[in-house]
Amino acid sequence: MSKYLVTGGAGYVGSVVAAHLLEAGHEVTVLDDLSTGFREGVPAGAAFIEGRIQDAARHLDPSYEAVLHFAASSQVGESVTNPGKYWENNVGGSLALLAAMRGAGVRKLVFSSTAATYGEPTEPLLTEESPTKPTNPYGATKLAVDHMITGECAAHGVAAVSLRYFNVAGAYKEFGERHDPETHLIPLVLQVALGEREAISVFGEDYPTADGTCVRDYIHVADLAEAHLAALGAAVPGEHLICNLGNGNGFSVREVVEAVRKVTGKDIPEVLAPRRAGDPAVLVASAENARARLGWTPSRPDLAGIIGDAWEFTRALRGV
Ligand SMILES: NC(=O)c1ccc[n+]([C@@H]2O[C@H](COP(=O)([O-])OP(=O)(O)OC[C@H]3O[C@@H](n4cnc5c(N)ncnc54)[C@H](O)[C@@H]3O)[C@@H](O)[C@H]2O)c1
Ligand SMILES: O=c1ccn([C@@H]2O[C@H](COP(=O)(O)OP(=O)(O)O[C@H]3O[C@H](CO)[C@H](O)[C@H](O)[C@H]3O)[C@@H](O)[C@H]2O)c(=O)[nH]1
Repeated sequence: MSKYLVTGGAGYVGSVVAAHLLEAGHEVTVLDDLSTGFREGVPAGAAFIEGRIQDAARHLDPSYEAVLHFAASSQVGESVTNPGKYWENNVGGSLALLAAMRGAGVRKLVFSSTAATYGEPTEPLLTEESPTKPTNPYGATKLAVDHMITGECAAHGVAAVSLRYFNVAGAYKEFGERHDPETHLIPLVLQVALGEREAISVFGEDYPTADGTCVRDYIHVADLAEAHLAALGAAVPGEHLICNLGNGNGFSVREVVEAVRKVTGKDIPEVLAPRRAGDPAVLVASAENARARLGWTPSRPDLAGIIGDAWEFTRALRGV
């Protein structure tokens, strides 16, 4: 049994990973400022500190085996209109967290990186060697943190793994996606299915894809959680390992909307809207490195299954 600090553990992905750590018998402390997370998202059994990663030095001590770092601002659109917030919170916050780890002698880190570090792909499947040219400030700040971590590993022998998530979706037990405002496609389409929105806006149909809408690789949040536990075991002192996490299959916006119609049995009206700034046309992962280095294989790749779990979570949350 080990003790872990989970930053951002009141948020979507962090809460699911914290629940998995507790189920594996570990001790978990969540550090979260509740800026986008929820107190109820912190799993029972985890200690909770309401605070910012910028102040992590107050909370870290040598009893922690590792930090799992989810806390961030993570809306692509907002990062385009308010980039300063992203540099301050994601880069400034991570810099303070790394300094706190150094001060406390905590030498293992798993970081939530993103497919947005790559930008517009030059090849069908993105590998960790693909060029990193982010198309929005959110991706740029996450890439900057990745570079920061590489230096920390080389200089101070930290064992770190950056997991580059593609599009996280689905739910696990009572933990799921409940951002406010919601910007992610699947929860928005589910809101239409519930009658809470009139229609789903399709952001552009003139992309160079089969149906003209953007293609993404949707990965189940529970598969993602399993990769974090594997990363804790695979981290090597002095090395910064970077792994993409996706299924290797792309689905277009229209395919996702159609899949939600099938899963929910509801009519889902669509309206065409302009392209969203900073959106690449296609983002699909090669997860070969995660397979090879973490021994990780996603076991829930079916899009209908991912949507079905999100649907069940959303209805339970609304009590319908
Ligand atoms: N959801 C996705 O599709 C996706 C894809 C790629 C990467 N990521 C990354 O995964 C991580 C988790 O994403 P999520 O969807 O769970 O987001 P989320 O907004 O649900 O969770 C982030 C949590 O961090 C907290 N937080 C933010 N800034 C903080 C700070 N300075 N100090 C303390 N707590 C702070 C928030 O209150 C929230 O609980 C983020 O780093 C995000 O960039 C998410
Ligand atoms: O109402 C909507 C919402 C989204 N989309 C489209 O659906 C696709 C998926 O959009 P999401 O907002 O669900 O996800 P993103 O691909 O923009 O972003 C996700 O993946 C990124 C990596 O590319 C980041 O990591 C980010 O944190 C994570 O949310 C995009 O093409 C978007 O344009 C719509 O058409 N209508």
